[in-house]
Amino acid sequence: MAAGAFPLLLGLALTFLESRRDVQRELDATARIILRHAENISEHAWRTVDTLKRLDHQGGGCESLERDLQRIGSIRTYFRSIGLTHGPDVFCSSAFGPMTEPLADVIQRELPSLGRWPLSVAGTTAVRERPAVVFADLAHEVGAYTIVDGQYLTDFMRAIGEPRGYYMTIVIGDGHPVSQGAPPQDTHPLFSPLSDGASSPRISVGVTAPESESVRAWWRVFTAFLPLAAILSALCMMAAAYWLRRKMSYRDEIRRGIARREFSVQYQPIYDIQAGRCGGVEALLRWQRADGRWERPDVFIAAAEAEHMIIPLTRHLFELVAADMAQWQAPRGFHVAVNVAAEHLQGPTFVADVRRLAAQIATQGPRITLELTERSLISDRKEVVRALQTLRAEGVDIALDDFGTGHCAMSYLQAFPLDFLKIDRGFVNAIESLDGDAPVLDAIIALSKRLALRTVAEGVETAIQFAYLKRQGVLHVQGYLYARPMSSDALARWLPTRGCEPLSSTGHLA
Ligand SMILES: Nc1nc2c(ncn2[C@@H]2O[C@@H]3COP(=O)(O)O[C@H]4[C@@H](O)[C@H](n5cnc6c(=O)[nH]c(N)nc65)O[C@@H]4COP(=O)(O)O[C@H]3[C@H]2O)c(=O)[nH]1
Repeated sequence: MAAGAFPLLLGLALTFLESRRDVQRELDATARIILRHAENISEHAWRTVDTLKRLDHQGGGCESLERDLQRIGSIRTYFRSIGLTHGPDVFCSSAFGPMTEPLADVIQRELPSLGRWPLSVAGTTAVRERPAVVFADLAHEVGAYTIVDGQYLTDFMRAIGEPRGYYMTIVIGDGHPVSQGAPPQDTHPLFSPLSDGASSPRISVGVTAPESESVRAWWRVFTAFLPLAAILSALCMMAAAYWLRRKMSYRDEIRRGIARREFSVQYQPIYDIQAGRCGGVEALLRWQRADGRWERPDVFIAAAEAEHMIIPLTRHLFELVAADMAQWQAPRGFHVAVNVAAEHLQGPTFVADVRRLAAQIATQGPRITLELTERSLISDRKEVVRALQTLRAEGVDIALDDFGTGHCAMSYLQAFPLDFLKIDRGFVNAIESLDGDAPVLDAIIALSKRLALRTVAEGVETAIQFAYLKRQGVLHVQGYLYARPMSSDALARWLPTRGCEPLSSTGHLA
């Protein structure tokens, strides 16, 4: 369920962000369109002002110009009135004819200055309740002005922004805002109103979208995403179910494999160079499925570790080893090495589990060697050291496996009670000839001598490797040169015959 909800929640968040961007883009586009429209009107108004200033003022009075003003005012769109001025005073208007009235009174506010300026105003004397925009070019001699009715701007804004509930304003010069729509209230915790704007040197436009617009945009984007979210949810749920089934089934399969006795143990002999005979074996777990397939040990061991099945599996290994050992006679001082995983080593049953194995094989007399990897020693040092010391005191040997491949190996050598150091086959592979150089291997051997640890070289495959290791004072070798892992029955036959023979320096059993 949680896996299925994930794409939906992610979709909610992403579509929310996308819809906010959408609204912002629309606001930006709307602000630009309004600005463009205001600029068009403004250009038109300035052209008219220039035309008025070019009229023939020879007579100096309004009478000769009044008709021209009325004609221009009526054939050109947008204008509430147009007029001519002397300094700051209107002396001729298209609406009232000859007059003498300060322009400031007409537009009901102070004039910015003489000269050329546009200004949005709340109203004029003729139409007080409706905003307007004044475009004036005032001079000490004759000047001119046009008054554009604000309705042209508000109508345009309504047409473009009303369907979305936008609140829009245009401010021209430092004038009064010409607005359309109701200012949005910020009450929603998620969808606060969004704003955008556009401006040119004298005109600035602001557009604000209400919360409802954000909600609407989000719903639109989300419903478009919904089919994809449904498919993703279904896929996630299927993947999670598959993963759970695999996880459950692998755990179940190991459990079933134990119950059906699909696991067995192979034993790989370890050669004792000083004694000139087999000194012990490493127990290696094997899994043959009911259909005959063999699982690779590195794969199923890693899976058992990952799925917390390694402890029951190792206990099962101990039982199999105990049962196998009852079938063959091991010589005195013979070692049986078993691999122990970190989880088991750090678990509360570890000491008891090893003691049980020791008790089961006590009559056959071999020593148990626990093979630990550097990885398994990483945490819980004190507990692990205590457990190992307890078992060591009871006759169990401790080997550090795959030495040199993990982390912090050097500190482990001092911190943990160890008897054997197993040199990883990677270092053994480095031996190419008897006279050649294997500096890391030599250093490991020298180090283990200094620490009074017995060495076991793993993965010895050639006579040259064997001779080199023997010359360097390595005490035990394990590898295909001496013997491959074999079944318990094969080992029972092998031990009294080949197991008692020395390995010659040519790598052949005598
Ligand atoms: N190329 C080459 N390989 C050689 C040679 N001699 C021995 N080997 C292989 O090297 C591995 C030695 O075991 P490991 O280092 O403990 O490495 C073991 C060990 O870490 C783990 N493993 C096996 N059985 C158990 C078990 O019962 N419990 C736990 N925890 N791990 C196990 O699986 C790993 C792989 O086991 P295997 O496949 O049996 O592989 C074995 C063995 O078959 C050689 O001359 N050349």
